[in-house]
Amino acid sequence: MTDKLTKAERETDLAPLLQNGWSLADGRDAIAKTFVFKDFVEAFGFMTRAALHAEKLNHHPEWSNVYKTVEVVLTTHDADGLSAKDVDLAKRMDALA
Ligand SMILES: C[C@H](O)[C@H](O)[C@H]1CNC2=NC(N)=NC(=O)C2=N1
Repeated sequence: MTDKLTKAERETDLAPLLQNGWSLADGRDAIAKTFVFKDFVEAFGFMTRAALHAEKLNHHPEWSNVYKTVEVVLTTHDADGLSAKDVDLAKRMDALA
């Protein structure tokens, strides 16, 4: 079972993400971010690279793509909320974008 972020971890680990375009998702213990790219090819390339990280982590985003926009929601289903895996994947996505 994956552990949810502790209160202290939320303050230390989520804060930098929330300052970098991530936001708490409405009504869910999740974080969300909209990535906008130059075009569809750039957006899909991001998704392809991010998918490889998700597989490596065995931790997968809830995401959708319309043309050059990718909307991402991260939460840990096994924990029914945010865990360190979400923080890790969010950081990796920001590094890829
Ligand atoms: C069986 C498999 O390891 C689990 O279902 C993994 C797959 N990817 C996952 N991704 C996310 N976001 N949350 C999970 O709890 C999760 N669990």
